[in-house]
Amino acid sequence: MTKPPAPWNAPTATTGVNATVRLPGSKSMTARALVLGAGSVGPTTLAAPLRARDTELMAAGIRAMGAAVSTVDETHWVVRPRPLTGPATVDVGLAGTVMRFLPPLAGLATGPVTFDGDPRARQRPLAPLINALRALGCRIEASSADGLPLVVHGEGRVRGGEVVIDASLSSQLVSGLLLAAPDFDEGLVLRHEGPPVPSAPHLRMTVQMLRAAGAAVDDSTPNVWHVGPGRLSGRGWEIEPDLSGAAPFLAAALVTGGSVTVPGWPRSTTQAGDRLRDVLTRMGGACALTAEGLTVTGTGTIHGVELDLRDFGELTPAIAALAALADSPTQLTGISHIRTHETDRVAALAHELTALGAEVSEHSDGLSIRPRPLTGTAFETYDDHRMAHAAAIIGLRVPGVVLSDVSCTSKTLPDFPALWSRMTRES
Ligand SMILES: O=C(O)C1=C[C@@H](OP(=O)(O)O)[C@@H](O)[C@H](O)C1
Ligand SMILES: C=C(OP(=O)(O)O)C(=O)O
Repeated sequence: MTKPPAPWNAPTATTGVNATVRLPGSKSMTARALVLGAGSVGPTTLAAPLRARDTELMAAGIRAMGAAVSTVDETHWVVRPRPLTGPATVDVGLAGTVMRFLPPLAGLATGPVTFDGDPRARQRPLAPLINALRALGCRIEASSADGLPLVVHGEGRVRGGEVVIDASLSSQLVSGLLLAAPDFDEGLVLRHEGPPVPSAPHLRMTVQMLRAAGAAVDDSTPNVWHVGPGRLSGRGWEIEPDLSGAAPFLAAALVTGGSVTVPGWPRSTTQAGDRLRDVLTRMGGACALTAEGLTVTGTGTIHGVELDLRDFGELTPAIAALAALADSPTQLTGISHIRTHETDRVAALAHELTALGAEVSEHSDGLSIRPRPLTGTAFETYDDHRMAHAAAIIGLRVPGVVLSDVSCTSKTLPDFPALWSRMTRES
């Protein structure tokens, strides 16, 4: 599904925003709950799931392989597992979660399952996962580049056992294998060898949700995950609000010297977005976690920071946008892997922030951002929801920021433009 581009004039805030923004469920938790549900005995329910392009594609993918997934009720999805079968076709769109979490599940199906997605999805790393699945006993036909499109010829079972992977380009390569591993005959001993695996909180989420569904997981040795074979049980999941999706809204409090509350912010979570509390405090905001949720209050003055973002790379575009509006320079490191996200985010941010007037140096694994007076101009969003968020953040203070396309935000938030405009109008 390719939508025509929807250019969008980012609204400017004339006063401090003062808003409560209720966000839908976590993309990462919704994706995992769907995949675990398809591999469990008995039904699984998801309360307050995320209904957005990535999670709709995940639901459609496991449905195509035979599971019954009801998404009719917005607030309550139900997965009823059935034997997984091909032939089936899965559209991964541009979702890293779908392209890395479903091929291992397809290995357990009987029959061929074909995977393909948006043009950019064909460029996102998949070879380490394909090679690991082959070593574990799956037959996979892939294009010469060992990425999408590919066909997994499932034989109803996967031997499993020990395998080594280089997951330095994406934690999802590990998560995908772990989520299907309880159904492998011998379970899985997965060892990472290579530069550090990014996104540690996402791996903790995978392990925590697997255990909650009944899996025996040992992650006590760094870079080694052991999943015992055994049946998982369907269960109810309360999906937390998407804390990474909260980034642009909370950033708005800092940019405008206002106050934004996100209700339902969990006291304890594995979501990477929880790191926002520390980051936004260091950048000049005040964060209060109360029974009402998380409230971030800004003064309108933003401070530059030095941050290693390896564990929470998906927050980079919002943080870089704030950095361009700060009163001192920022150094962001640890993010070479985000060059393989929806777009090369390091290059894209360097290009777009420079076009607005910031002084930006691009490094292999990060960005140096020296704030300068900015002037509104066209902002390319590169089909990347979080690039669109970055543009919207800057547009609050800089008139004339025009996004090339805002429809890409539907990847993780169906009505971003409406929520954003309402936030600026509420003030
Ligand atoms: O497992 C997940 O749900 C995710 C893991 C991370 O991927 P990478 O490790 O590829 O950055 C993150 O950036 C992505 O948005 C979601
Ligand atoms: C990197 C991201 O997504 P994906 O799950 O497609 O990797 C993201 O949402 O920032």
